[in-house]
Amino acid sequence: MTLQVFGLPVARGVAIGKAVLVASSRVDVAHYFINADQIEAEIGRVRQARNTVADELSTLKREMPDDAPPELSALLDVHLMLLHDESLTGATKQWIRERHYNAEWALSAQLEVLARQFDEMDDDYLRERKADVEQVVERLLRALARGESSALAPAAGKVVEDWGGEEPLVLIANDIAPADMLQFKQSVFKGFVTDVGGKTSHTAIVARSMDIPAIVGAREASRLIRQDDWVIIDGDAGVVIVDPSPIVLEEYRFRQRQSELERERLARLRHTPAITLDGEQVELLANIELPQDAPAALQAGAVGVGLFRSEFLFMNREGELPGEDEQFEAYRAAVQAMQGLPVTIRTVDIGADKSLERLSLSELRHEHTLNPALGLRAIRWSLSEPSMFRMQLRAILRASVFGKVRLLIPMLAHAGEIRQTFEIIARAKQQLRDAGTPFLDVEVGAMIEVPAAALMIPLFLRYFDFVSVGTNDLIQYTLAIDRADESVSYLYDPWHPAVLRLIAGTIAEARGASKGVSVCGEMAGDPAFTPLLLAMGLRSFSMHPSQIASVKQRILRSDTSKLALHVAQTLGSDDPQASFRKLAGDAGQIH
Ligand SMILES: C=C(OP(=O)(O)O)C(=O)O
Repeated sequence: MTLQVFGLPVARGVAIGKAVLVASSRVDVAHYFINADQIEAEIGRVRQARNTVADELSTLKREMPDDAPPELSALLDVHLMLLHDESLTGATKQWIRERHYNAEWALSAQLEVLARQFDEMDDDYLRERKADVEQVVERLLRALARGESSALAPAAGKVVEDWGGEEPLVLIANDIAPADMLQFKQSVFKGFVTDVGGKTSHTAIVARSMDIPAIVGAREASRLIRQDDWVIIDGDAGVVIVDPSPIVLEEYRFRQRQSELERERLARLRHTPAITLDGEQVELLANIELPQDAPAALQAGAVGVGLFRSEFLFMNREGELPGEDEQFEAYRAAVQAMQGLPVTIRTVDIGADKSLERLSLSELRHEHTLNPALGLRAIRWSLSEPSMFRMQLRAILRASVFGKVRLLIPMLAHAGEIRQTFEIIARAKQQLRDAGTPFLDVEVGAMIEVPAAALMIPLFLRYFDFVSVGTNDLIQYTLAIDRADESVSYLYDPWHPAVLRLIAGTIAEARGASKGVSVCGEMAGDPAFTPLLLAMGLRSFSMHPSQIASVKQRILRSDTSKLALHVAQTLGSDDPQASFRKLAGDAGQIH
């Protein structure tokens, strides 16, 4: 029976494929496809792991002290029984044979299936046996990790691109942390859905950068959708259709072809300069997470990188944070890939939904806080770790010799933070000079993402060469809405008059002071906001490479001199969206 699940659309388009459920607790397990001639070896790994665990459990049982509670021994018997049950290891082997999953993935996929069956049981006792299966799987995964690794295993947790299968796959998960999302970047998945997350959560942002249809905040999706269900992901409407009828499927296949054609058409704009009807030149920059994203930025026609989220280099690491040389290599790679175009590197903006939890960072004072979005994050964290901060600054400055580097500081709000930041930059430069390491002078900019910064913009303009408006956080902090929390996502409103006034004020003041101003939050990549931002005087937009063409199309059809006439009235309205649509729409200025 067809079922529909609703969520928040975060990346446009239509994806049709078979569901692959990835348990959130298991996303750090390696997911990759094996070749047909690897199947027997992979099954051998499962067999080997099962033998190892059977030995472990038997030894535990044998060596159990006499005074141990009898339940313990009974529990070990249950675990041994589960271990040998066909529904666990037998079915795991089937995933390997039929779907070419690696052993770890196959095991976690089968755990998903079993956990669901247990959840649906009426009997409390049986329902509780789910924990036993989980424990056995945990042991098996540990045994697999200790045993011989697969010849095909890619670098930690990476998903290989080609699985040789015919059917397209879509990823369904309860939640995927932004860091884990990275491992799916180069993957086979044609679309994805998560139960949790807001439209501008970092998971959604990484998903958008993957340029595949995606929906977050779909609440029950991972419970309602089953492994191998056929699903349609409608990334425009935010709906997942499970087990669609042939007629619905046909309709969506048609829409899929249409959006592919549209995409091809837009791709032709790549070399067209972004100039409005009244001759205003607009700069379209790219947001990237890793140096590997730079070629896509060039390919999309970006004239530089407006935001390199350097914190993604700091995530997904089991050991230490990246050292100066490793960071330098990454920044240099991005700078060289951009072939002389500017690259704006933002210093680490960790915290909130971008945590470094996998590292043991207690010594870095990044512990759980009650309200992480308001805690020790971004520049606050950097200033609390001056040697780390200087190391990152040195690495960025060193990369300046290889192209045009700009430095961007996140989440400043206080004059004291600004002064401290410049002192540390000066110290990092001095250290490089003392060591005889070459670097060039770089422009330094501030993210305007805290309302206090937007309200105090003249102060920022005195210190900084340019400012970049981070609308994702600016909206979050202005409206007191956690951007990653789907339960309040209906209040996350970029059209709110308070938000628009802060943005308009920042743009106007920066232009008045002849300082560069851009917007690098998600609003910049949403064509629905392009006319209004142009009307406010914005001439520099930074967004995911995949969004550049549609924003450019809007720019080519806009007349800024006419649009600008509506700004005052729009900002004065208590419903700016309706107001601007009416004013500019009636005048035929929004296309
Ligand atoms: C660009 C922004 O930063 P991030 O999304 O990485 O927090 C923003 O807040 O708008």
